[in-house]
Amino acid sequence: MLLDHIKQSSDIKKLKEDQYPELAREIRQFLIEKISKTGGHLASNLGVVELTMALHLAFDLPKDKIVWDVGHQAYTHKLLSGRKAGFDDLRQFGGMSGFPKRKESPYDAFDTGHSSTSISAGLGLAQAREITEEDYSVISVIGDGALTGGMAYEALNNAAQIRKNFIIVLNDNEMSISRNVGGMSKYLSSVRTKEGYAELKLRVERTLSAIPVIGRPLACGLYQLKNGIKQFLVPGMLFEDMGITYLGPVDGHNVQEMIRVFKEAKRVQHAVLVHVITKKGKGYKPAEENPARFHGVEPFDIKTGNPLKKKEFPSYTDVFSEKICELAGKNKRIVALTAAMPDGTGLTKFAKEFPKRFFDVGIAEAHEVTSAAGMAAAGLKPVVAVYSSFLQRGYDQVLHDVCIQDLPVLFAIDRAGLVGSDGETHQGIFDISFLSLVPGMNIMAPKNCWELQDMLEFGVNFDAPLAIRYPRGQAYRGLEEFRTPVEYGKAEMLYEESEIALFALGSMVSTGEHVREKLKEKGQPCTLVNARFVKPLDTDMIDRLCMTHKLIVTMEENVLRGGMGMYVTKYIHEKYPEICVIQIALPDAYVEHGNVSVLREMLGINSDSVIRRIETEFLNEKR
Ligand SMILES: Cc1ncc(C[n+]2csc(CCOP(=O)(O)OP(=O)(O)O)c2C)c(N)n1
Ligand SMILES: CC(=O)[C@@H](O)[C@H](O)COP(=O)(O)O
Ligand SMILES: [Mg+2]
Repeated sequence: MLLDHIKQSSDIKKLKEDQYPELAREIRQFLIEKISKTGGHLASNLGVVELTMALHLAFDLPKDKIVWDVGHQAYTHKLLSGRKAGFDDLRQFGGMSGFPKRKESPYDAFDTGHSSTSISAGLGLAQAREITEEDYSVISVIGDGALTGGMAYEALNNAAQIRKNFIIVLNDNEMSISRNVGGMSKYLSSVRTKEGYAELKLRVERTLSAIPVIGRPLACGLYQLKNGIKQFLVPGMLFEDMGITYLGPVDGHNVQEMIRVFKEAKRVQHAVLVHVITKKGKGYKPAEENPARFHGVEPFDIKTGNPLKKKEFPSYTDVFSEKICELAGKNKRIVALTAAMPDGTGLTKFAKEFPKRFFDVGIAEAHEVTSAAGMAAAGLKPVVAVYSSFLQRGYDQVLHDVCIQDLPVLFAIDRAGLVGSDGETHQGIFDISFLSLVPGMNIMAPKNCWELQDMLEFGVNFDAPLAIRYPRGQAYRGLEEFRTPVEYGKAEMLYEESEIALFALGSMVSTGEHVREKLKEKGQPCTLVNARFVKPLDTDMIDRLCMTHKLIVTMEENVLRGGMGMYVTKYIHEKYPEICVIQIALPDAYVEHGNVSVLREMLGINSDSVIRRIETEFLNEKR
């Protein structure tokens, strides 16, 4: 195996050119085998095998710095930089991350996870290089999907000013997670069909230079005339007009051709964009045929491409998907927006049933929120379906565009809580904190699948900003017998006892149920309340609990700071100083990748951890 001999980036340079196809084949086989066991981002990685090889061949890593946009496509980069063994525990707790991590390797120049940051970060590295007087190349690799994000345009605008080499590689596979959308995507497809300017220029220059005496001056003259000529010949004129040299389109599966263009790109003394065309999922038929499904996969059978585990019950996303369609069937004012995640957020069905009321805005959460605000201002009922961690991108828009105007936008916040194997960048553990301090925002979380349906029904009829947060994965199907109507600002009493009360939110209600059962087995009864609302808090319910209990335990899957527990504790401490409060929440830290149940245990929010704290901080004290 050629791959076995690659322990560091420079090792690939020892191969002969005719060995490149064999190495690419081995890498693909390796990735398919490993990801079929661990899960991970397969299709994007299969698409960039040759591109990554060409980068490692053309540049001097880790001295030169590559910034991978999103970072989900950096597996070949990890392989070529000595991290082959890490693929056995890819994205498992304590194992190798699925994204670039500076802490993991000197070959990872910048951490990513969220989209469209690579040009900004790369430009930062390039500008720092001038000040620190170092000598390295900076290469930002951005996908066509990531190029729909606002930050990328801010960075391109800024990059046009740099007077030193800065290379942007645009990896264009016509796909975001789903098919890419929007004007830039349309523009790129028109560019894709043209002959590469680099090729054309080289060919014309070579031909002219071969003519004795007049050839060279003619070639130079042509160079000076190039702007005029380019208007007709050059694809990528949009970038050229901005002041960014465009090279391409280049076949992203031809290593030698890419190396040649990268060498040319290195000579440009300002920003240069190399447009590389790749095929998402290349080399594995099921992924080529269905790149969206193989974008991020659970373990699967290599032969068929089918998942190893059958889905038993619907996820919260599925519940949202069905219910929002049912509601939209009854109310024509309901519109739905996604920032390039129709599958992930469950809006694919909505898009099919109500194509005119569905908006995929590209990877542009900030714009998603403000355009929803515009729709609300015009009398519609927009539903912004978004992952918790990606809503961080639209924070000012939530405050400035939605809440100040008190516009009735409904935020359906998926992946709220721990998400697992994507790690730090994707854990949805901050939304309660950042949303709760925005005046006018209302926040709810359902305890089970039926309550999500009821909350959505409540939400589409609610005339102010409202966020409903729910976690990744299977929707809880317990506590079916508790289905009291959703009332604004009101919690739901599930089991009423005395002394100890659990005040739990969303996913933590089922944990509370287990805590209650286990305490009961130990002879300690306890009350369980489904908080339902974080904002406004049901202070009547808290007053009621404080009358008859000595300990209130708040439970949520959000960081402690700014979370529900903090508001409840403040209320209780001011009004009932004699009542003990234990706050079960996540620490003031970033949570790494790993299986969710492992993380919950490690972070002290699973039922055993809650019981331990109740025993040590209350029951033992009492005894
Ligand atoms: C801010 C943000 N929103 C959404 C996502 C989810 N996401 C991850 S990859 C991706 C598609 C990226 O497409 P592209 O850059 O073209 O890369 P490809 O997968 O095609 O290689 C999306 C939407 C994200 N990571 N960050
Ligand atoms: C890289 C990225 O941001 C997405 O692909 C993300 O990993 C999707 O997560 P889900 O698997 O939870 O949809
Ligand atoms: Mg793409």
